[in-house]
Amino acid sequence: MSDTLLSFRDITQKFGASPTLALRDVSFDVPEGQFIAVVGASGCGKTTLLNMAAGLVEPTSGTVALSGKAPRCPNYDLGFMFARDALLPWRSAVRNVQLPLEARGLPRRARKEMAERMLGLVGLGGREHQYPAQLSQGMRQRVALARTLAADPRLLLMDEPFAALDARTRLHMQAEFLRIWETTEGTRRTVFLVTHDLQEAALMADRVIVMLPSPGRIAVDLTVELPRPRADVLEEIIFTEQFREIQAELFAHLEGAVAVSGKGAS
Ligand SMILES: Nc1ncnc2c1ncn2[C@@H]1O[C@H](COP(=O)(O)OP(=O)(O)OP(=O)(O)O)[C@@H](O)[C@H]1O
Repeated sequence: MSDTLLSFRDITQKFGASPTLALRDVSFDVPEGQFIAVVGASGCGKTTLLNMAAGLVEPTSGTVALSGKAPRCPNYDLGFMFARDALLPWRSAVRNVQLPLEARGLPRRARKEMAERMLGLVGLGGREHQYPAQLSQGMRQRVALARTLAADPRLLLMDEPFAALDARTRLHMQAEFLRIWETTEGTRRTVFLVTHDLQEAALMADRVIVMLPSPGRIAVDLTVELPRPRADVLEEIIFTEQFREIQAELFAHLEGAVAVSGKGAS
């Protein structure tokens, strides 16, 4: 297996004066090039882990390491994608995609060419000069995806990136993302996906961690044994016996999470 890119060691996270134990004794390593998904009930600490990887939250105890060092912010090795597209409304699609390339100081012509190429890859060729308000939610999310991928980050942090889309568009976007990610030349970029959607986690990731809440901790860490590339067969995979079994196993742990938190609350 490749080298570890991101590592969480014995992480405990407390928030507030009468502390919420957001995470307790969480440890896992993410090898370079792996697509890892973290799923779990609301409040189990998924976003806190993501924020730690971005250097936005320092753990109360334990260590987080990115390429062997404490993550810092800002870090141009990181890319982000969230449920809301966060495009700048006053910039056209192509100029939104150029944003991270400007931050890196890429020359104007190279920026424009790269941005146009990425928009083509996400199926938005011909819409380069439209503004976010002229695009549908799904198209705006494609622009955000093009912008994230144009920066070619070493680690891609995704927090519910497709949650605001309808089921059909979501599946299209998942396939589109995988089509680009799976065909990356050389080592694939490392992806850390946080999602509530169990199907999304199992369909897209190499590995799924299910977390339990109160306190946030790992219930199961499962390797998804589905072959790649998957991009063109997502709709078929969903109906296979193998996929149903993977989902059932993950769901059993999520159910455990609900039972545990329900018990604690009563
Ligand atoms: N800055 C903060 N201050 C106080 N409490 C916080 C802070 N950030 C997170 N928490 C608490 O820590 C716990 C974990 O939050 P986190 O957002 O990581 O969970 P999550 O699994 O991502 O939830 P969701 O799926 O609902 O987004 C929650 O109880 C939350 O209220």
